Amino acid sequence: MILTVNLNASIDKAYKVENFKIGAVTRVKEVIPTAGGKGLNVARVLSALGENVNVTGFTGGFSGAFIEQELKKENMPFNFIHINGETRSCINIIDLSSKIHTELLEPGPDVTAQELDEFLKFYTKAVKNSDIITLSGSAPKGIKEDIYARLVTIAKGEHKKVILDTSGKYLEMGLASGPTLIKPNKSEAEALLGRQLKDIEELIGAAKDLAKLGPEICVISLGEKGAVAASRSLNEAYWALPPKIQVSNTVGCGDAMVAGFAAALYNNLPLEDSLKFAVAVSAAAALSPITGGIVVEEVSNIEEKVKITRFK
Ligand SMILES: Nc1ncnc2c1ncn2[C@@H]1O[C@H](COP(=O)(O)OP(=O)(O)O)[C@@H](O)[C@H]1O
Ligand SMILES: O=P(O)(O)OC[C@H]1O[C@](O)(COP(=O)(O)O)[C@@H](O)[C@@H]1O
Repeated sequence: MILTVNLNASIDKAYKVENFKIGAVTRVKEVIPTAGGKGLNVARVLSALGENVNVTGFTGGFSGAFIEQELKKENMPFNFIHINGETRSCINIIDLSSKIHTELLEPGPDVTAQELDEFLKFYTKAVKNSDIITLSGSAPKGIKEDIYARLVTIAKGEHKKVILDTSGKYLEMGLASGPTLIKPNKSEAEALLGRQLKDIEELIGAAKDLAKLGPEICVISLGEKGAVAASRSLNEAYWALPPKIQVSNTVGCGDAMVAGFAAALYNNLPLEDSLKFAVAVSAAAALSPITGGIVVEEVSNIEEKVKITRFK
């Protein structure tokens, strides 16, 4: 069983527009709303890959009810703590003319100390019945920046493997508590290390440096250039490059990559195979027009074409 934590759920709205201009009125041609937030996208991809999954976090108000209704339609098991605040929306403006995507991410509702306590009690119990835990995304207002450090510590206390995919202070504090794997993208890695990463050699060096700060494995995702990975214990590092694909929607690709690594950890794959699989899963997510969706039939085709380079 894989437990995916989605503290800051969201209705992800993909707005398809033509010639989007800042400062002008734009009429939206098509709206695609999905039950989202990073942890939920991870769960959806894991489920498509045939893994047993349960999602937890907070939901509230009409948006929270919409999310739960959508998850029921998908037969996705969930246990959300219900809060007084209203679950947020995140907007992805897809300009069909320029092919440029622009994301607007709301901060999320207020969570009270009592609601957080209720979640921590549920999480502590659920961790015991899970093999792998994924912790993804930002946290709603009212939750301190050490939240992921606390959640990682609880999971490690039960000797469970835990993936942390967040950013800023949440990541900085969370990585020091020693998660199994972190997955910053290039700009998140640059922000963490306070330096620009110009080429693959520098990115490999960065993954090694980040792995020294707490996690066993550091993966830095690089969009169409794939991802680099370094492990602290095995002293090995890899770059996996996916083939060129027909991109449809890249929002949620990072979440699909986390799902790929969670499935790989569950199946005890070596790092090189895990990276190859996770890159193929995330590239297959870029093929799907649905935010957080995946064209699962394409995973093995893509995996055969992923090019791996090994570094010392
Ligand atoms: N255009 C693309 N072509 C192929 N694979 C992609 C593309 N964009 C993203 N991916 C895959 O998705 C992964 C995560 O994407 P990335 O944009 O780096 O992360 P995030 O969504 O977290 O910012 C990449 O490492 C890559 O494997
Ligand atoms: O929790 P955060 O960091 O605010 O991010 C929320 C957004 O991230 C997403 O999960 C997409 O993330 P990725 O593109 O990084 O995979 C959206 O579905 C959601 O709107």
